[in-house]
Amino acid sequence: METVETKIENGIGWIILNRPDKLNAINLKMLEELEEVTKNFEENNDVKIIIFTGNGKAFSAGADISQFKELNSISAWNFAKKGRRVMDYIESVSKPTIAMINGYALGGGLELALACDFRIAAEEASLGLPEINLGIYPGFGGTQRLVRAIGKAKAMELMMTGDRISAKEAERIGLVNKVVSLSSLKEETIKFAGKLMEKSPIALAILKHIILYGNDSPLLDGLNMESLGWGVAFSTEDEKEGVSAFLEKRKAVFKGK
Ligand SMILES: CCCCC/C=C/C(=O)SCCNC(=O)CCNC(=O)[C@H](O)C(C)(C)COP(=O)(O)OP(=O)(O)OC[C@H]1O[C@@H](n2cnc3c(N)ncnc32)[C@H](O)[C@@H]1OP(=O)(O)O
Repeated sequence: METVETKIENGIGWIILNRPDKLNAINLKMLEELEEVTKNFEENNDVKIIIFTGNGKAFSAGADISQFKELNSISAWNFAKKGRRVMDYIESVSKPTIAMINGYALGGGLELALACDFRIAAEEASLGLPEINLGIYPGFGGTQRLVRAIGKAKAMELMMTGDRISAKEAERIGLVNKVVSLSSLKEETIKFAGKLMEKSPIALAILKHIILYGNDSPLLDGLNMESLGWGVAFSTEDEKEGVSAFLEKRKAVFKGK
């Protein structure tokens, strides 16, 4: 891989954006590699949780602006469609995903974080969607995901002013789940991942699907998906283990079966 680093440690699949000299700006190559490594991790049974982060002082400062020079309407449209497809795929991965935001999360970088299930940020991080300052606007799904994440008023403010906000402000408006010091960011993110790892991966996958797709469906469809998925959970060994463990007053050990 040219633009991302990966490693698997204790059930965590790490995807580390690796263009630190360009603040991990996302070029076409990085988009392709992100898709490939995420697919590999989704299919790898040793990976229970996927964490995205960046090398150096940024999570990612956004799409690579230097590539914009060559774009016309059609190639820009194709670039946006490709980026959107990758972000949609990352959002739909059946395993929990966390964006560990170690610094700047701007433009397409914040859009990548928005495609993850959880966002944990360092106090020093700075977040925003400054595309409007370039005469464009978010194109990796941010116009839709930000509104759903924090509501229309704040989302419009962030996208239409291009202002950057601190991690604390991002936590206040519900854009990030947790803010910690940079020195404890990795430890705290691993601790959070550990909580998820104790749960049934099948129940988490069904639940994630229902939350994501139910949320964008009419209420009745979402409620139907919930009941159907609830029934499916009862076909798993994990459900038997969870209920038995409670009744036997012990901690459940889920096997993902
Ligand atoms: C077609 C699909 C589009 C999808 C939709 C997404 C669009 C976008 O994401 S547009 C990009 C949005 N992001 C930005 O506008 C942020 C741009 N960067 C900055 O404003 C600053 O770099 C900074 C405030 C984040 C940090 O400033 P500073 O600490 O002074 O660092 P430098 O500016 O010197 O940056 C170091 C190095 O990195 C290069 N770089 C930074 N961001 C990008 C980027 N988004 N694309 C390409 N390159 C970037 C910067 O040019 C420097 O490189 P060198 O000059 O070669 O050292």
